[in-house]
Amino acid sequence: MEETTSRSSSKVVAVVGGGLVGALNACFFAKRGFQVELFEAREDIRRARHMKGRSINLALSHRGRQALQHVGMEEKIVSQGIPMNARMIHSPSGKLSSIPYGKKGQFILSVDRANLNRELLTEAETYPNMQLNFDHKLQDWSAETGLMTFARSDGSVQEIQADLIVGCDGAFSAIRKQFLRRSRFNYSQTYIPHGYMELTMPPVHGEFAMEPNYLHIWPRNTFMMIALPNLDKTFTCTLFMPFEEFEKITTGEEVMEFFHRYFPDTIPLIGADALKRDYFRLPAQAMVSVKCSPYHIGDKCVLMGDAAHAVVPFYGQGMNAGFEDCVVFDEMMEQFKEDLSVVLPEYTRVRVPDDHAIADLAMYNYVEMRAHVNSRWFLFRKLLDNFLYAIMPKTIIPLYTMVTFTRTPYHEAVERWHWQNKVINGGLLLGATGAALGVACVLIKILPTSNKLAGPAEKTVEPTDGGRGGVERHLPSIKPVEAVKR
Ligand SMILES: Cc1cc2nc3c(=O)[nH]c(=O)nc-3n(C[C@H](O)[C@H](O)[C@H](O)COP(=O)(O)OP(=O)(O)OC[C@H]3O[C@@H](n4cnc5c(N)ncnc54)[C@H](O)[C@@H]3O)c2cc1C
Ligand SMILES: COc1ccc2c(c1)CN(c1nc(C(=O)N(C)c3cc(Cl)c(F)cc3C(=O)O)c(Cl)s1)C2
Repeated sequence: MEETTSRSSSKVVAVVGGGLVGALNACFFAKRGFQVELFEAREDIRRARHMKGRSINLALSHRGRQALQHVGMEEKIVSQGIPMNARMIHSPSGKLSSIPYGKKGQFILSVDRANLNRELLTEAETYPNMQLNFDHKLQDWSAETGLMTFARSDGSVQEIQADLIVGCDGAFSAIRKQFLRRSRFNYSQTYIPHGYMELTMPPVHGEFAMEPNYLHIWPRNTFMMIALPNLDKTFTCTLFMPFEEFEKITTGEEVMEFFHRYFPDTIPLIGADALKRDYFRLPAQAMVSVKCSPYHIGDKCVLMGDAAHAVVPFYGQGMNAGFEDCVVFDEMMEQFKEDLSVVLPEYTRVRVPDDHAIADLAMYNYVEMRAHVNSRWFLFRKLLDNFLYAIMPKTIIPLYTMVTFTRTPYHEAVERWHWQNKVINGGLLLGATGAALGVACVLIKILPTSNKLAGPAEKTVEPTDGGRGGVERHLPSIKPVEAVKR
């Protein structure tokens, strides 16, 4: 447990939502000395056996690690994660190609969601100024009075007052409902046509079935699967596919046909029987993207995590962005001496552009991956990124590097990416032009030329290709033009 400061012990902060962001945020506020009341609709997951309906593991990267470091949790969480140094691309033929995430020592971590949530709740509980309230589902609250109404599973209702309400209650936030009733509150949500389903790849003879320190990817344009390793030597495979495709597969045989066609190398590793069984265990889950602004109401309430910005998972940044929300808010609390009337509007001003940028990036990557990313293209793009980064490390930084391995504000990373694309495209254009000119000069030198002025631009050149009709038959003959007599 960290030391708390004494400045804010009089004020009560209610954190609504005890998921990943709420549990971490409770630590941030408790560390500052606030009296923190965390309210979570579910039972204490440390007593529940299994959390259904969420991704089982997640990729933790720099932004999330920095947040954990602020509350002294980074080492513990990293020690319980599995480093993924590179992507392993699986081609349809089963060919494997690995692409490192960055320089040596640059890796992301596969962490177990439920374990991370448990560890954060346990850390929160170590603060003497912390109260965890499970089985408290927020029904309503007032922005004017700060009064919240919670329903309990026994049917009772509890009313609680707070000086600051922090909405960390996820993509379908009840706290955000009040925002929707207010003028000038912007809100958008998009469900994508793809769903996801998780399948487990068991160990083989007690060992990982595939190389463990990789994020395994099977990019198949419309379909994609990825696999992240777990400490129990299983892999959690996440299959992404349009719901209409999921719905077409209704029998075990159809599951096998599908996997034989798109992911043949995974069949012996997941197991045919397990595939046919697990495919029908849970329905495919939906993915929603939520953007809103402002994130605050007066000096009374602020939204963080998925409650403020749910993103599609195609950058592995949702939790990392939510964790970074906590750091940014805390840095502002320090900067403005916990004056909430200044911190809350400043938090909206700074954080909305960044969270909207990562939401757009994740959606862009989804569209990209779905449109034309197969294993060859994915390999080419990542190798090109890494090559350009290696030869011009200060000029060309891959977008995923800025997103995953730095705390470059997301919107600045996007701006730089656009600028870099202009440089690269400009460079490629210049290169192509130079190459064309070079070819032209060579052709001028080697092609036979007549001594009269150029005839019509087009001139059929006698076939030199043995009559195969090669392209050279219609090359325009480029003739030196006689200098104009003055
Ligand atoms: C398939 C998939 C893969 C993902 N992979 C990654 C990844 O690799 N890396 C990454 O960074 N992110 C990833 N994410 C995103 C990540 O899961 C979310 O961004 C993260 O869980 C958000 O945390 P949160 O605490 O804001 O919301 P949640 O995790 O949704 O927690 C909200 C909490 O609030 C509680 N709650 C809800 N309503 C109420 C109420 N009315 N009263 C009280 N409590 C309430 C809920 O019970 C829950 O505990 C992935 C998401 C998906 C779907
Ligand atoms: C548990 O469920 C999930 C679901 C999706 C993801 C994760 C965990 C973790 N994800 C990460 N994505 C990046 C990334 O930057 N990009 C561009 C990628 C984007 C996609 Cl879709 C991909 F397949 C590989 C990369 C890659 O580069 O490896 C990381 Cl870096 S980690 C996506």
